[in-house]
Amino acid sequence: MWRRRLGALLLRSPPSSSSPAASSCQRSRHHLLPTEEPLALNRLARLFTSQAGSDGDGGHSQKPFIAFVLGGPGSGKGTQCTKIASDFGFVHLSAGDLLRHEIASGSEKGELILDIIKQGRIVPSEITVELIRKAMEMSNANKVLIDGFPRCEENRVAFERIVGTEPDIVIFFDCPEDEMVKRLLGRNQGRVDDNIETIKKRLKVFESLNIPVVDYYSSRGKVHKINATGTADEIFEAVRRIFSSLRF
Ligand SMILES: Nc1ncnc2c1ncn2[C@@H]1O[C@H](COP(=O)(O)OP(=O)(O)O)[C@@H](O)[C@H]1O
Ligand SMILES: Nc1ccn([C@@H]2O[C@H](COP(=O)(O)OP(=O)(O)O)[C@@H](O)[C@H]2O)c(=O)n1
Ligand SMILES: [Mg+2]
Repeated sequence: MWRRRLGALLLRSPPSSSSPAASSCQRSRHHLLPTEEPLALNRLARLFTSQAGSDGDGGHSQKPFIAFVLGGPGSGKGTQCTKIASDFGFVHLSAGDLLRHEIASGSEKGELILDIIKQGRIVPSEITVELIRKAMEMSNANKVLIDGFPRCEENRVAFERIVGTEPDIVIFFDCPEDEMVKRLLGRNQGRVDDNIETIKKRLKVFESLNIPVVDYYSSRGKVHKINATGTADEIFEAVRRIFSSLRF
């Protein structure tokens, strides 16, 4: 089963040591949190061991269908994911929501995440991937939307290494900057990063770090680019055409 392959991959992962203080995508080389990585490895090693030979555990024995949903801040990822989840039976996992949930838990890790989000920077990949991996595991879904991830090359590589798989498709919402800024300033959800100063930083991070990820998946023929201007319903018509043509 795919989780067994995942366990095997993890058991081959090399150990590492470096500081948790800096955000991985802003650094030039890969880094792993010294305490996080062995923890993740141990947990997954256990998973690997306990599930060997137990396909009848009620869980999905096949790799879930995974769609990464990308686009600049305010491009409408969350809005469209809600519609896709409801019409096509996907579980919607928002990387940003998982990180905000960790902040709300009051954990020490949450303090680090809050600091990075306030600056519009990218949280160390191992933290985000571990939250996504756990959420995927808990949902036990066979169709998953991963919204707002991967935000940078390191996110992408960490997902492939830790979860042990690649997305089946990548949806990219293409939206002009002025429209994204207008939407974010009107979002009104009390977010610490929806202010003009942080929005400018997020847009820069999007251009320099997230667009290369979209380009990477484009070169592998996985990207469906959608014009994200117009009403949410108009955009969803284009989204619907893509999802209706898929065979999950
Ligand atoms: N097509 C649209 N036209 C106008 N406003 C939109 C549209 N889609 C979403 N919004 C609004 O813009 C804001 C950002 O949308 P959201 O889905 O949270 O984007 P993202 O997850 O990409 O940041 C929200 O307030 C949302 O209600
Ligand atoms: N993969 C991710 C996703 C979000 N984040 C952080 O969380 C913030 C909010 O992400 P989000 O996806 O909720 O934001 P929107 O694009 O939906 O506005 C980002 O600006 C990053 O600081 C991250 O570090 N890594
Ligand atoms: Mg969002």
